[in-house]
Amino acid sequence: MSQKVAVLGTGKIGEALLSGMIRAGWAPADLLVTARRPERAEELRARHGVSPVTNTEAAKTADTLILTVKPQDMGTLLDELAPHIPADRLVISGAAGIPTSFFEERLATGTPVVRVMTNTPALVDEAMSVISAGSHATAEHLAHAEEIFGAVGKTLRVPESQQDACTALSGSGPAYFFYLVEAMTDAGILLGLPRDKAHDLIVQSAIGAAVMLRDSGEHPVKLRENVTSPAGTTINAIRELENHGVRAALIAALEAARDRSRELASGKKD
Ligand SMILES: NC(=O)C1=CN([C@@H]2O[C@H](COP(=O)(O)OP(=O)(O)OC[C@H]3O[C@@H](n4cnc5c(N)ncnc54)[C@H](OP(=O)(O)O)[C@@H]3O)[C@@H](O)[C@H]2O)C=CC1
Ligand SMILES: O=C(O)[C@@H]1CCC=N1
Repeated sequence: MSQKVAVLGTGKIGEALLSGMIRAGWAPADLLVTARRPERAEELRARHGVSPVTNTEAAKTADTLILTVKPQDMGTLLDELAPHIPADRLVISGAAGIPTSFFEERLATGTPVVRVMTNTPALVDEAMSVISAGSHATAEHLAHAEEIFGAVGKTLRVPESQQDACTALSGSGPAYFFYLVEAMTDAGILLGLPRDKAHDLIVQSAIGAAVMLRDSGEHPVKLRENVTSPAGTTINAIRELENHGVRAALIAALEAARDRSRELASGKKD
């Protein structure tokens, strides 16, 4: 018998995961989706050939439920789902901040819960998904979560105590790189290049640097030193980055993201 997987609250992350699972060979007939708005449900059916169902129907019929609503909407969704999810079903949360204990307190006793923090490169099968077990999740449940999220990129198991830090690093991580590209493209314009050329130069440099970071086996410091010629151009740029406290700003930025993830756990909405 086929295993049914439901994605509940299929927005940006839910759809990225869904599309990756289909690319990886999951049959659309085994995938259920839920959405808050009927037009969104129809959009998902048209794009992916999956069946939109109600949250209650998904709770009753899916073997694995993946909850991808915003952290602020999770309590309401769980209130609706909890009476209908049998305790032998796997519940996976994709939400920032919310601990597995939040789910365990609201679901039938013994329900296995796995917490996953993925990121938007799931859209191109280059996600980084960080996976932690709740107190009733077994090795088999973790392996199942890895199989699902492995469809859209890499997975890594961490203790749940590290999830907020991972959210700051890889969950939000792509945004920092997009921000850097945007800022560097602006710099290109200041230096007199047309926007499209500046964009292409920066994006290809980012791709080249990312592949080197992944494949060369070299430390990032060594890779940067290799670009930085004595009395050359790069060291002048690095001096300005240091003068403007960019390293300290990045450390503070990620600390702030980690802190916000912790706040979301405590139910703080704004
Ligand atoms: N965006 C990112 O980069 C990442 C996000 N996450 C996490 O993923 C989760 C989703 O984020 P994201 O995809 O960006 O957000 P989206 O707002 O795009 O997706 C959430 C979806 O849930 C729907 N929804 C809300 N309540 C219900 C409900 N009761 N029943 C059915 N559907 C519902 C929303 O409907 P409507 O369209 O009507 O609002 C929306 O489509 C968050 O918890 C976030 O922390 C994790 C990693 C990265
Ligand atoms: O900004 C957010 O809260 C979500 C979680 C990680 C990335 N985006």
